Amino acid sequence: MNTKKLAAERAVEAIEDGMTVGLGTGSTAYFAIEKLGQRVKEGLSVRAVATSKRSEEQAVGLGIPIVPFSEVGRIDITIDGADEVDRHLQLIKGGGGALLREKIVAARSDKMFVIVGEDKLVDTLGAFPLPVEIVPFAHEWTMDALKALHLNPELRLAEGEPYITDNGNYIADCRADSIADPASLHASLNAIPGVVENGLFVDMAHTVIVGREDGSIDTLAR
Ligand SMILES: O=C[C@H](O)[C@H](O)[C@H](O)COP(=O)(O)O
Repeated sequence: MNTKKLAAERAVEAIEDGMTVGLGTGSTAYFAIEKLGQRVKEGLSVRAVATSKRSEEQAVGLGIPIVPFSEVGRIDITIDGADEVDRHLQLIKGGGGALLREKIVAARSDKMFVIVGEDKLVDTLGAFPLPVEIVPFAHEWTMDALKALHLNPELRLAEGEPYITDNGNYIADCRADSIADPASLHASLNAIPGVVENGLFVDMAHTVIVGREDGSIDTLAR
């Protein structure tokens, strides 16, 4: 069962004519963009902003109108994946490196719909390494500051070189094991000079749509 596709296609049912839509990034958001493209071909009228270059390219290829950020007041619904979701609908995101743009878009959205397969549900966040976007300048010092928080940061690499985000930054993947207080860790991380943003999405998800192996779909809402 493709649990990602199941959740993604259910989320797209919430998109209505005339809406402004935020397009997430990743293998689950991919299915949502495909489905939205299909609905646009069938006559749905929407405009969209994207959280990554690859999602924008996918949307453009499907004929989904992408509009400049300057023309968008509020986004009605953003649909995006996640790497972990806890029972309070707090999230870890950024496994695909898009966390900064995703957070900017989510913050501007009336509703953030998170789409996941059931394997992403956890009791406590932290088994998935927490991505932290850092500036390249003096990144060794930023890594030291992350180590001081006992986060065991590892610089993300791509073909042996630092992975570069769409924003020209690096990613430090941090192993916290168990994040008891996501809001507190979020504040500590973003207080470090050199940290641009981190992958904890605290109180941002409005609805989480979960695709299950048995073909059922659960909707969790705050
Ligand atoms: O940077 C990537 C995003 O936060 C993704 O939404 C997240 O990593 C989940 O990706 P996927 O749907 O591929 O598991």
